[in-house]
Amino acid sequence: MVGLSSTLFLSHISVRGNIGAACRRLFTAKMAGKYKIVMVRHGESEWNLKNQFCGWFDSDLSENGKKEAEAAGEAVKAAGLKFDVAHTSVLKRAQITLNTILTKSGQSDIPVFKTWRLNERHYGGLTGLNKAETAAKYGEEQVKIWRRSFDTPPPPMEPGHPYYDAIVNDPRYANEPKKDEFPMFESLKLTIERTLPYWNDVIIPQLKEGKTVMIAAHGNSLRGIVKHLDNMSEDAIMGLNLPTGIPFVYELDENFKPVVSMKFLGDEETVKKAIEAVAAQGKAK
Ligand SMILES: O=C(O)[C@@H](CO)OP(=O)(O)O
Repeated sequence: MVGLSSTLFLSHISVRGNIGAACRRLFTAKMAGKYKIVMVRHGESEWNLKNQFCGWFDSDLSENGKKEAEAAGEAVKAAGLKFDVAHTSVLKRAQITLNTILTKSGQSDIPVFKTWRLNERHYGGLTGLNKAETAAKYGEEQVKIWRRSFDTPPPPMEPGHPYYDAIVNDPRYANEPKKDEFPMFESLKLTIERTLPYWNDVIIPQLKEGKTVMIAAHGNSLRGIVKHLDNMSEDAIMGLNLPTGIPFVYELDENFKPVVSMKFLGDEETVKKAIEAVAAQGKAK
């Protein structure tokens, strides 16, 4: 497990480019957090492998993604992490990752909550398009804005889009989200607006009860939570890419401010390479 050593301190600077936050982490690392939460982005999906915008499409894990989920479970076990409760989205790539982690680490009997509020950000009209081909067509800069900007949304998913019916009429959404809050596209800002109420109303009360919480979700729903916890600027969040299948730990003080922030259960070089690979998915080739 990567510890909060001076080497990780350096990796935080290079990976996240947030020197102030990294200093705060270094100086507060010795304080034990009052609350502990572990998060993981699902293992690589079949659509990650094909480099397609996925969003609310319910892609399976790839063979590599299943292995990543198993390795994540081993890492959780090796770190001796025990959870009282877990949360995931209604999408199977996150649910299978969570089940694999809980089974591998011998804690498959804990309560699991599933919510659309932890779903991946809805990629609108981009859903199903190849990211490299989209970059070749619209330019890498535009694709970076669509993928990583705070408040520029992708184009909407119109009726007639190849995945419109599969998503809008999916029975898992029969009760929620309500018709008027069912997204046809989401920026990161909009994603945070539907994820944060769940964080505040469901997860924080469980932490207050003394529960250790696990969340298995998605690149952008987790970027929203991380932005909130680390109080990252709109610029800083543009530079944050989350690797698939590598759990990370937060410890929070009594005010829910991080005293340990994004401590990955993986060696530094592997984490760095995995993060760079995600960033590179938006290159034209
Ligand atoms: O396609 C998606 O839904 C997401 C995550 O896989 O991709 P990106 O990293 O481009 O936001």
